[in-house]
Amino acid sequence: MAEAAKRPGRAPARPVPAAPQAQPGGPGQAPPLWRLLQAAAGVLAAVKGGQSATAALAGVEAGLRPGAQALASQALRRLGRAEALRRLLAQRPPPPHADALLVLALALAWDATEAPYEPFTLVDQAVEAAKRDPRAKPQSGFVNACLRRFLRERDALVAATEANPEARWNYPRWWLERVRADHPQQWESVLTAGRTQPPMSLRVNTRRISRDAYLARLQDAGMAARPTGGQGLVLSRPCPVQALPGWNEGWVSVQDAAAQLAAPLLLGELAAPPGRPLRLLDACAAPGGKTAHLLELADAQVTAIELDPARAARIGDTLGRMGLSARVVVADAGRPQDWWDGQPFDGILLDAPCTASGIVRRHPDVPWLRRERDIAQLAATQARLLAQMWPLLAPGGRLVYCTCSVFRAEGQAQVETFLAHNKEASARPAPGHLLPHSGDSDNAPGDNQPSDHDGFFYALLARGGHGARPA
Ligand SMILES: C[S@@+](CC[C@H](N)C(=O)[O-])C[C@H]1O[C@@H](n2cnc3c(N)ncnc32)[C@H](O)[C@@H]1O
Repeated sequence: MAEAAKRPGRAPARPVPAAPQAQPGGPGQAPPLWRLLQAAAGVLAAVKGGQSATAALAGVEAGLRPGAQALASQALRRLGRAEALRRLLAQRPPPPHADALLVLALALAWDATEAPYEPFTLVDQAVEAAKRDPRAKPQSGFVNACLRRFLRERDALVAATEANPEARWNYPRWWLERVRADHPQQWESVLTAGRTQPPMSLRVNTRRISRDAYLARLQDAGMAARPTGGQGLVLSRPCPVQALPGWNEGWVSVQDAAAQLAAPLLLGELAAPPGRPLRLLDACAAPGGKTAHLLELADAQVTAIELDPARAARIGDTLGRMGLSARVVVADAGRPQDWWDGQPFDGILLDAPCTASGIVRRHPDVPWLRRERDIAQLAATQARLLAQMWPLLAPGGRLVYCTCSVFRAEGQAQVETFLAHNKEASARPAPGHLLPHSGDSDNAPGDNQPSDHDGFFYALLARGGHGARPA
């Protein structure tokens, strides 16, 4: 990086963790770092403006996207600290584009041990990025002054932010207080796990190949992996999906280990009635990961409902690659009069829309996009959907209610309220709040449970008492 620092404006972009080298300038030529910083700052500015990082990245030039994504993700995991530092350096923030570059550089450079580039290179290139962006150019001198002061006084400035919980934990204050209230024993590990880089987890389509056989294929391809849960594998290093053996043939899907618990939980207490396959409903189905898992494990007739037409199209893509089929309907699951034929379902999966507070490690923009009031609003939607799905369940049937949230209002509290008002519903054994966990098998939740997974909530509800339809 010393070479890069001598030539401001042309520092080659060294790939940051998990970011493939981008080469928009032609074969063998890496983009200059200032261009990646501009693109990543654009993502930060979009998130601050309320747009998801995924949507913002879709607008980034393809050759810059992997590097910009890696830098933006790393910065979002350090945004609380970076904003606290910026407040010390500039009482009034500069206009949004300059501010995004300033905050991005602080987020990436404040901890030299984790910085993807030498801090002085990041500062140098952030200033270059400001000079080359007409929207930030008028403030480039200001950005330069703030960042040079930051380099000179870094230790003192960082120490001055240490008492600020947002800087210390890198979450909005309401978020960390909510996690602490909901999980008084585990709140620190929940918050810490949310700031880690998640592994790439796979689900083997055991209709096509056994997990052991697939593991051997991976090893033949030089890819290390370890088993997780019933059908899962965790790759030691992420890779493009096209590099996975049998990807086009539908041997495998990408799915977090916690999400892989839904289908076995629903099917575990269900047996097909004599003379017909199981009738299953996946009430909130896109992009179809759990729909496919249900069909991989059971010979079932699955109805997949999805409100968003663009997302519904992805269910067809998912199932098509796996060679599976379901009845996919674009509709509001909560309006069964629009799509239900009146025949009760043996099993219902309600993977309800939620705050996504359990998948922060995969979507580090989520804490910065959400507002505290979203929890109550989403909990109301979940309660409505749960109440509307319940009458569609056959007596003796099972309903899995799940969310990828760590908040109790979207999990345990939701289900307790439902059970209190539905006397024919009873709770069956289920994981409950599965808190996010990164790393090895320490503190794994139990036998055959994943050890590195996102946060999820699972409840299994039986209609008409325990074991009405034993598997
Ligand atoms: C958590 S995601 C589902 C993920 C999916 N089960 C999977 O595993 O791939 C929730 C989905 O529910 C959809 N959704 C939200 N409200 C809905 C409604 N009233 N009816 C049907 N789908 C809805 C959202 O568009 C979103 O795609």
